[in-house]
Amino acid sequence: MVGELICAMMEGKGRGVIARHSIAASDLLLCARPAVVLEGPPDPEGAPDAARLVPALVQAANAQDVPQIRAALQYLYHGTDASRLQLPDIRTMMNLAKHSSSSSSSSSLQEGLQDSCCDHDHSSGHHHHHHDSHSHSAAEPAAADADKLTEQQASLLVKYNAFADDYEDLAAAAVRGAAMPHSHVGLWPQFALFNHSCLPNSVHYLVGHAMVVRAVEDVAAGEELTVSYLGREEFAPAGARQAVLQERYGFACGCARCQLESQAPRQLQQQLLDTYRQVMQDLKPRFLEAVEHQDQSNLAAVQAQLQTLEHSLSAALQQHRAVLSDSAVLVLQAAVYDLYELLLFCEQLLPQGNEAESKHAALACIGRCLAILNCVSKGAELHVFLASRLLQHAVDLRGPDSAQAEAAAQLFLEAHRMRYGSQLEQQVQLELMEANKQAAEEFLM
Ligand SMILES: C[S@@+](CC[C@H](N)C(=O)[O-])C[C@H]1O[C@@H](n2cnc3c(N)ncnc32)[C@H](O)[C@@H]1O
Repeated sequence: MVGELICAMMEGKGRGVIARHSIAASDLLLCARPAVVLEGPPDPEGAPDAARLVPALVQAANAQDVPQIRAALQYLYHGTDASRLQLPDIRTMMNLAKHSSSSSSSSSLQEGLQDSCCDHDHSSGHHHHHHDSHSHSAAEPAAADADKLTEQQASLLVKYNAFADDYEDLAAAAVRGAAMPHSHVGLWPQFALFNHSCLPNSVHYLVGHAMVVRAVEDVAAGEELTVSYLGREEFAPAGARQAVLQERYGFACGCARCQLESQAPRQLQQQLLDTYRQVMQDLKPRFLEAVEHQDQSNLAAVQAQLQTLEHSLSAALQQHRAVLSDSAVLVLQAAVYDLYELLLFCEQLLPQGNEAESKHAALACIGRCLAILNCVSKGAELHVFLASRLLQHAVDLRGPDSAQAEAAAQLFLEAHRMRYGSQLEQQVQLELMEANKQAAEEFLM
């Protein structure tokens, strides 16, 4: 870990990571290499099954020649290892790129685990969310075999701690000249200590096989650092998010965003849920089908229904404006982000009115999506992509020297800074921004 993070017991959550000193938004928190990682084809459907990690993990944990991994996994499982957990300290993105392996099969952490500057509170450490009859305290005699990670323990570790992603950071991959954006599943023992929030104050992503975690908010000393365990499901109402988290990780989320939603007027909560269901179960599939068949009239019908839903939600939000802050409105809108995103895609595919009018409308749609992401998903790839798209549209519509283009450029820089920090060399920064612009064109509709 980079900087001074403390691992401590968090009420009702097991262990978690807290800031020893205050941390500024965009500060690097962690650059960690995996205990085990498997790569799959870039196709999201093709991501390797997490179950395949179990034998790899057992092997890595029990290998005599890599005591660091063994210690890290023992710590993660039992939380009782009295020795200091060895943590990586790889300070820059560029170092990382050089260190990261591009091999296509499983890779173990063989080197580079030094320079710990993370102080773990072992006195209160214990394994958290599962029951294990084999667990033993550090005080027990450590017979060599008792230390071994069993298949059963490894599968619990994988269930609650594995991380999978469709691909590594696309722009970073392009800048370091990586051939293809593979999908990944792996276990990063230090990253696995971070708890979840639906309104996280940190963002995480892969550069090669390295897990990068960066703060996206200012964090006071003693405050917990959180990441989002949700992918696209983060854009759902609280109940739907909680069901996923309960099912996958076995906990009931009570984060600030979940609380805010549960305190919103009942009627509004219900409307968000109904809107979410209609968009996800009916309108989104119909939208995708219309796009696939280039069926303009069905696309127009979907667009009209999306607009009706949007108008009525916006009227409801307006009605409760007195009790909702600006950011509360954005947090609530995040529950139906797909509605706003589909409206944006429709606007781009089916421009209404003359060219200037439709460009205006598209610009407004992007601005609305971006405001939501800037509130709940700071520093996420989608945030950077949309900011890049906004800049492109603003330049296109108003000219490169316009106040709008200037404002959009600031938003893009800010999103970029949240994801990659403010200490990049200028050349790298420019290359990353350009790569993100291109990736945005490819990956955003
Ligand atoms: C990757 S681990 C995080 C570290 C974990 N707390 C520990 O002590 O090892 C994931 C597990 O942490 C717990 N957890 C994470 N976020 C939580 C939250 N917001 N509320 C309650 N429990 C949480 C759940 O038990 C979950 O299965």
